Amino acid sequence: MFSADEITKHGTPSSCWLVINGKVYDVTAYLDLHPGGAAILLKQGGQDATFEFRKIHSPDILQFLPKDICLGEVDPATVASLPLASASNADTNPNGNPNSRTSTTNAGSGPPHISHCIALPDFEPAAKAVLSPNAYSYVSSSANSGLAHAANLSSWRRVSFRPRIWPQGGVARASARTSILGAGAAFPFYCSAMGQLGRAHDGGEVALVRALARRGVHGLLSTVSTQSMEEVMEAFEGEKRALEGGGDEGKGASVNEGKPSTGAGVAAAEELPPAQLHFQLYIPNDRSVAVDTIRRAKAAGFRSLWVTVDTPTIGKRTIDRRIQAQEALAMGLPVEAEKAGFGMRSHVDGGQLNAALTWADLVWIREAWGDGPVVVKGVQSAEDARLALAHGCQGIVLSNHGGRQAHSAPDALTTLLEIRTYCPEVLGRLEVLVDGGCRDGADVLKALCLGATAVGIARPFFYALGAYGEKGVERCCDSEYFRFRIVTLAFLLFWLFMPMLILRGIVLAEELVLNMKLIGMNSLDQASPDRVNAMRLYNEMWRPEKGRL
Ligand code: HEM
Ligand SMILES: Cc1cc2nc3c(=O)[nH]c(=O)nc-3n(C[C@H](O)[C@H](O)[C@H](O)COP(=O)(O)O)c2cc1C
Repeated sequence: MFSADEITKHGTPSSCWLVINGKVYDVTAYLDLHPGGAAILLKQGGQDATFEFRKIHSPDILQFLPKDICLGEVDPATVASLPLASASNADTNPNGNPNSRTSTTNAGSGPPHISHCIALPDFEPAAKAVLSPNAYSYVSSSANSGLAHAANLSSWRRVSFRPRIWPQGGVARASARTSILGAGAAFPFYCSAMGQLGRAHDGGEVALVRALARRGVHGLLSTVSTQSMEEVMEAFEGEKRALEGGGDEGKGASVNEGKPSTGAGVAAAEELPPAQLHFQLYIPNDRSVAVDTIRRAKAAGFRSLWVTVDTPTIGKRTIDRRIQAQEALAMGLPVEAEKAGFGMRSHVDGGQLNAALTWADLVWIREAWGDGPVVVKGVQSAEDARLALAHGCQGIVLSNHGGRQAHSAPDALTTLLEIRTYCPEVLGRLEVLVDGGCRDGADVLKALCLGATAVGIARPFFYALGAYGEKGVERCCDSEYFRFRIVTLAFLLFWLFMPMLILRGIVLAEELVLNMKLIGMNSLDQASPDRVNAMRLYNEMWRPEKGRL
């Protein structure tokens, strides 16, 4: 056992101890390995770092520390005198408003009023106003000079629609209902995996999934979440039960665009499918750790397992390294600042990311998961799409990890075109999800027309959560979904006779349904390649016959 007096003596690069959850860790040897940089650990040296740690990591991450660095426990008799590393000296926003995003009208230092967010890109400046530079850099950064992220953003602009008029059945009513990996889905978009949501908002992943449940939007939970998968799933299921009127009415009666719902708990006649959560897996070196994680995810009730394959190691996150170096310099640590330039090698050294995987590993991964869909996330070529099919996957995600991994990686739409051209059989037999740079519900339609099942969106949800908490996430998705499920019967009948209004909303859902109508579609079954002109992307697509040029 260690007294507080003893612990406070160890706050320097030559001896750095941290207290996390009542245990004392000697992280001196880990300083150079810590992917978040040495400076952030040194800032908490000799203190209780639990509060800051929880904003960024789940306790699961401690298993990647070398075994001998846990020294023992803090002496409970002295724990009260241990300095608490507070948000004011770590992952903190410069306004002294540490990741506190509950206020929507924070004059001067907060985000603009939520009503300013009309489109997804509006959430980024709102979040920038409240997130710490570290947290903002974590979410906004991409690999190297940012080419892959820029290509993602621009790819959607290079496909245009070919609208048709007066379709059979008209467009007074349009449904965006679909299915994702065998589960019904109210919309063909989902919130993609992001680690460390505790850096966006105190409520972390729990806050995100509650809002997704209320909006009927599927979500993908990251392995490197700040809260445990069980805790997140419990909150998600609890929210769904409340929506159905069976449980805690309080949450179900939350605010929708500033208007309280009736919270009456009456099920709709034509129920939209409830949201589902899927689990994203990074595979560590130790297979038993991976199998344990997979089994936990299965037992917790995640709908499918998505194995991320584009991350054998971490890409070069230039801006993050710059910030870590600045942070170390500001603390008078020039040696640590220089080391920050080398990036996050401990992911591999620490065994958190397995760089030795091959397609053969899918066998034990699928066995550990048992029944249910297995998806490979990060496919970037037609050849690998074909291999995923041959290895028994149920789905693939065409993704370059939001441009955060390989420099100049292909955008998902171009990979989709490659698959359409060189292995079209994949499209009928695998679910093809795409992500990267999609910032408009209308763009979701383009991917569907080209054969995708659904589109993943990541950064805007982090920004929305960061700036406005759950309300921001709801607004990102927004639709009348929530109201549609729990209104009173009389109110419901009113809506049924006003079908044009059923999917009125603000951001993704509105943009999607509105544009379905504008291009002459009343159901997603009508999404087909002749609805879009993708020639600009086709012209630049890789072709094997020209590959030697
Ligand atoms: C001592 C136990 C710790 C371990 C084993 C650990 C491990 C890691 C790992 C593996 C990562 C890579 C990203 C991820 O997988 O989530 C990471 C990133 C990071 N960690 Fe820690 N960490 C520890 C303590 C802390 C503490 C106390 C803080 C500060 C409060 C912190 C702040 C960060 C930050 C800011 C990042 C950068 C994330 C990024 O930009 O991607 N860590 N850490
Ligand atoms: C902050 C952040 C964290 C991410 N964390 C993960 C992760 O833990 N696992 C994963 O498979 N992908 C992760 N991704 C990648 C996203 O799931 C997704 O592929 C990509 O970001 C989509 O592009 P977009 O952000 O432009 O919408 C992350 C992306 C961001 C921006």
